[in-house]
Amino acid sequence: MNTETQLGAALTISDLTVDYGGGPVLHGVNMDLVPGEVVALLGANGAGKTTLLGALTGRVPVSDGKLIFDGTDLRQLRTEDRARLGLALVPDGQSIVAELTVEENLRLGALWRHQGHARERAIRGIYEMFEPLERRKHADGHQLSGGERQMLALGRALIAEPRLIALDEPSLGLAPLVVVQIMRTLRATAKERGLTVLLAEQNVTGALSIADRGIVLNLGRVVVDAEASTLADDAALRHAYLGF
Ligand SMILES: Nc1ncnc2c1ncn2[C@@H]1O[C@H](COP(=O)(O)OP(=O)(O)OP(=O)(O)O)[C@@H](O)[C@H]1O
Repeated sequence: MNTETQLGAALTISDLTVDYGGGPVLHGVNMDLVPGEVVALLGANGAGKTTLLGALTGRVPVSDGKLIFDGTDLRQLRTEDRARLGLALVPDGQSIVAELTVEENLRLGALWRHQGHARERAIRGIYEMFEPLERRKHADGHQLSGGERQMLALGRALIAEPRLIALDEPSLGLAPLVVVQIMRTLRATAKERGLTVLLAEQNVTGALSIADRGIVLNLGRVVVDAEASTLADDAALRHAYLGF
């Protein structure tokens, strides 16, 4: 892994509106992420978290608004070009290639970022981050446990050294101990590299335990934007917007 500290990207989302055809599902959403910040994106099923991440990466068409990634207007760019700028998405469902081994998946993730020895070093860096992956490096993707698959999906995104990583429910279906391990590694890596993180989660407690800030979406609108500790400690706020 490149040991140089990288600068995370800033992201400004202004008046973002998305309409799949049946009326808006995001209604003029605004948020600002500063470089190196870990932000939890929270909200009930259907609040619009996946839609927002899709708009960011270009998988979902935007009806209106601006998406500015370190001064660049993302809406002008195709998904691949957004990735080249340093925007990575780890989608819900753990996007790995099931027919390839763990190591082949990592090699694929590193393809255009690292060559030769640097690629091998980068792969070793991921194994240091997620030890279970090294033990399973010759196993095919479809032989992995849910936790190992999630580690691989995250490792595959991180190996390309993104400047902002967006994750869609990385804890979904995983055992609590694995969630803790993945969340801690994510926070440590983000802070070590200065990586900006946008973490969409239903697991509010897990997400707030590693986030600097929490943003709550409700029916396509931002209803809370607060420090993670404030959101975690304020029972009335939690009860009103997060249902517990
Ligand atoms: N491809 C689509 N076509 C039409 N409507 C969609 C599409 N994808 C999502 N929606 C609608 O947009 C709204 C927001 O959905 P979205 O998946 O973004 O929410 P979410 O917060 O990620 O929820 P979950 O936690 O359940 O994944 C929902 O009402 C959903 O039904």
